[in-house]
Amino acid sequence: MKNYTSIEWIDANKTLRLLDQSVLPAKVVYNDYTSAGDIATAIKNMVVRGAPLIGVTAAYGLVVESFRVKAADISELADLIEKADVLLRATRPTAVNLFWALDEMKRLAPVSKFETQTQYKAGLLSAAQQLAEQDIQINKKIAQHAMQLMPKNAVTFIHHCNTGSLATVDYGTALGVIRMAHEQGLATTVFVDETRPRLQGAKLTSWELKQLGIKHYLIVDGASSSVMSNNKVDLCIVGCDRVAANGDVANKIGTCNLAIVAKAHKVPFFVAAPLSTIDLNTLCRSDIEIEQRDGDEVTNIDGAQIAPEGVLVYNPAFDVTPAEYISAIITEKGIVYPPFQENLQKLKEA
Ligand SMILES: CSC[C@H]1O[C@H](OP(=O)(O)O)[C@H](O)[C@@H]1O
Repeated sequence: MKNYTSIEWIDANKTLRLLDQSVLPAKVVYNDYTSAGDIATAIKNMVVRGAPLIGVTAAYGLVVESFRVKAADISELADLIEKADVLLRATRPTAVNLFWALDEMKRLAPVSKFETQTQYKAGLLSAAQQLAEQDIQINKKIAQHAMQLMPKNAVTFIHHCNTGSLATVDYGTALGVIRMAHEQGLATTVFVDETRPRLQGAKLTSWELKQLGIKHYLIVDGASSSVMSNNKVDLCIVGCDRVAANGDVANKIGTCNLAIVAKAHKVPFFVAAPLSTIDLNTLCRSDIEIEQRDGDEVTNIDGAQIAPEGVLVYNPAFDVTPAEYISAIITEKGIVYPPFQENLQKLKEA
């Protein structure tokens, strides 16, 4: 049974409680945050991670900051919130949800709507709470639409990285699809890519699936072709951090490898994507900034060095899967099939 929450607003203390994902599954630790700066550090260090979740977390970062600072008037408070906005935007470049959520906070709670600091703070809180609740409903709609893609009685997935309640406010995107298949009675099996180097699959997805009681096998990322050769895999499903206007998809490093292998084995490859992750201003893969992370993520596992001292490391945190390898993109408004350029435009305008 799922008994954890990735994010929670503690109104009594005007603090944000976050589950520390960097110590799972060994320890379940919740930390309370009182400043945008500490929340920015938590996002950058992947204490909290997952495209939709970092967006909502950043939104709450503005809220905790508004209650922390001491401003002479609403204008000074607005300036301090703007500084927090800039700080939060600088944490991670690839997931468009981070920028979308902070833009939504400006749209939903512009300082011009309020006369007093108290009203502005309440407006920011209400906006963040709205984004959080919306995220859960969006995830369930994605999963509902995905059910039409499922085989009748049993389904076997390959999944990459983590896209569950630990990557969202709750329910998950791709993992929400898997969860709903299980909840609707399909015999559900998941091959879980461990997802080097941060091991979100091994540490987080396996933990979530165990809580949900869903049968799964942990595999190394390089095993996906062997799994597809020797098992009936019905579909691959992943989340995303940014979908370009032409359907190219940025997601955790290794996703493109899986998509290419899936195509070679004629296994359908689906992307679960909230509309907030689809960015029509990003035209194609070359427009997506890929986050480069520290080499020690590759040379060390939980502090144990596994590579020679001083080895050169190339550690992009994401890759971009060209649209040609994607069977369909599942959104809360429905399933988008190729041609993605045309059909994503129609969906966003609908
Ligand atoms: C719900 S999709 C989450 C998305 O974010 C992950 O990246 P990270 O763990 O670095 O935040 C991964 O790309 C997932 O697919």
